Amino acid sequence: MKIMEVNVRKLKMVLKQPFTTSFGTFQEKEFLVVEVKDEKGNSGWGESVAFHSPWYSEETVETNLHIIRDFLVPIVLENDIGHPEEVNGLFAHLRKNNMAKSAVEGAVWDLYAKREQVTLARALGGQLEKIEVGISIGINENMQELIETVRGFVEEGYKRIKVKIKPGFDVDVMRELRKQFPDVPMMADANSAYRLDDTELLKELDEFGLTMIEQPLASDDIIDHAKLQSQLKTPICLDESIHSLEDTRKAIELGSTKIINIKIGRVGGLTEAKKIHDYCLEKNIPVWCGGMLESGIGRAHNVALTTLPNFVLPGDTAGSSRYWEQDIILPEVTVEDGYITVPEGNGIGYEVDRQALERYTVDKWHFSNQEAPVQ
Ligand SMILES: O=C(O)CCC(=O)C1=CC=C[C@@H](O)[C@@H]1C(=O)O
Ligand SMILES: [Mg+2]
Repeated sequence: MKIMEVNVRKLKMVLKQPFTTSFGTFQEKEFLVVEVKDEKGNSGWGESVAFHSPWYSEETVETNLHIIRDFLVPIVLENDIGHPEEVNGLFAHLRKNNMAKSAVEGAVWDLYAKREQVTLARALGGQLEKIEVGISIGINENMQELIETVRGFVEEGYKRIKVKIKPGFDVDVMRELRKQFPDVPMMADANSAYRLDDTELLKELDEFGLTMIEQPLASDDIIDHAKLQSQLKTPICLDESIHSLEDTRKAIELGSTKIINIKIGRVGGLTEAKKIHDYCLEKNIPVWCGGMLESGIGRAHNVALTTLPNFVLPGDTAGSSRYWEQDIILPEVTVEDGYITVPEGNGIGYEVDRQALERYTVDKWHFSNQEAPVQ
């Protein structure tokens, strides 16, 4: 597969409602979209999940732009790629920068699937024709509003409710939610807001039968998570601590986690995500697909990955309308009674709405074989 062109676009899309985590509140999302084109004019699409600021990880839109433009684009333009699984190896000498790598590698996977005339799901080895999904709700300190928000999503059929917690907004909130919704599968995402000293407090969450507590401790830790897990009945799920198959192996061996939230961008792309999935299947560790407030392109990649057999827990891939007045794909991702039907079209299976794409584009860069910057 010879990639003839790479187009990188910076988009800005306003979120339908602000998204609050223990780090802060977002009203709009700035992110990069990568398009790779072959000699036949096929386009493969990828999306970077890096945010404008380094609050989730050290990567940002601007660091991604630098790495993609100055390192990754020349590599994909200069190499004849037989299979997208080779891209990881081509990028291996470049340290970290997983979200930048994932945006380009994902576009190559989409292009490959289109050339092979298969869905991205099939190209990854997925079998499911529809996937179960949950919903992630940002922090809302108004308890009545939070209850109504949860009720709305439960009535829409979402298969699991994820609530964000932080010190001072945890046990009482989960007690009230469990009282209101005694049978709904529910989990708490702490985004590293706690310390090992909070063990006794976190043990109080055990009474609520949560499916998991996500990333309670430091974003680069697996040692203290192992100590905490030995004290908790509720399974710990790691998100920010896991960047690779190696991190996964070590965390499982240490007993730091019983569930893994796989985010394609965080682990460097679909190939590594698949390796983590396969390893967790072998070790009986269930996985689910996390979200990063993606547009429809990133959402489509999440849907395809979630068709793999060990994605046995509902992920955070909600419908487009949860986030966007108008998404950049046609049709938009929709959720019916907690399920997303896997698209049957080749590659990501959704068309990119080029008018909407251009409307949200605030900057763009074009690269082709003739113009690839010389290293
Ligand atoms: O995309 C979604 O709907 C889920 C987003 C979400 O829950 C998160 C995105 C990024 C960081 C966190 O706030 C949280 C997570 O950790 O999964
Ligand atoms: Mg998380």
